[in-house]
Amino acid sequence: MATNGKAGNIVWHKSSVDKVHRQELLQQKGCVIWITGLSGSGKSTLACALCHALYSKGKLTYILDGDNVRHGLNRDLTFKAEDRAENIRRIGEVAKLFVDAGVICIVSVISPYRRDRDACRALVPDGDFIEVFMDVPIEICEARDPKGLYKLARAGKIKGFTGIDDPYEPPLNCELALPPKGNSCASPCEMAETVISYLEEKGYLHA
Ligand SMILES: Nc1ncnc2c1ncn2[C@@H]1O[C@H](COP(=O)(O)OS(=O)(=O)O)[C@@H](OP(=O)(O)O)[C@H]1O
Ligand SMILES: Nc1ncnc2c1ncn2[C@@H]1O[C@H](COP(=O)(O)OP(=O)(O)O)[C@@H](O)[C@H]1O
Repeated sequence: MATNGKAGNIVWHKSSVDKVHRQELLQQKGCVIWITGLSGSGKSTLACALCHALYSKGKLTYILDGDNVRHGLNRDLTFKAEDRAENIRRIGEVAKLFVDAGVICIVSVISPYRRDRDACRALVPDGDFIEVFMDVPIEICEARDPKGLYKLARAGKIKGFTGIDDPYEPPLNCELALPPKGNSCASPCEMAETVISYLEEKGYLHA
């Protein structure tokens, strides 16, 4: 009898319809596109552009966006380090379920700690975790400041804001990094196409 986590006497229940069948049905392979970067780096924008471009190609995606997941599943979590870690752990586990469902799961979360991202990578089969780094300098993110949060953080009205008084650890070995060219970034559509080319090359857009 297997045990798991804190509960004992837990046995995995298999279904006759499995991931291979679902992927065949969807004509794609399940994977996680994990978009990490500072607030304002363009994570959500890329997630939406990618979702739209893949939808146009008949591919099923689902976005797990940090802001949105914090409205529900993770509404009990703050931005202190252990809560950010728990936020990422739960999102990683949900993403794992989407991969098993055969869905292309697009995650757009700051996920500032390397260890937490690597733990999510380890949850899914090799190759299925595609880490995309929005390599945008804080100066650009701060100049954008669409929600006015950098301004509040600089004024000391938000404590522990990523990049200001809380750390961001950039990836060391990500699958894709998207830095700006000079002073401007590629358009969201161009970035989405870069990710889609990667998916094509690795065979994720076919069963
Ligand atoms: N202290 C602090 N630090 C960073 N971000 C903050 C903070 N407080 C609120 N916000 C807003 O929350 C959004 C980030 O949520 P995430 O779940 O992606 O963050 S984390 O991965 O748990 O670090 C983030 O959204 P994005 O701007 O889309 O990244 C912010 O709008
Ligand atoms: N490729 C891009 N080029 C220029 N501006 C962008 C780009 N991507 C996003 N933006 C703008 O930057 C701001 C932050 O984008 P957003 O996707 O909300 O970032 P994040 O989810 O990382 O906080 C928004 O005002 C958005 O319109």
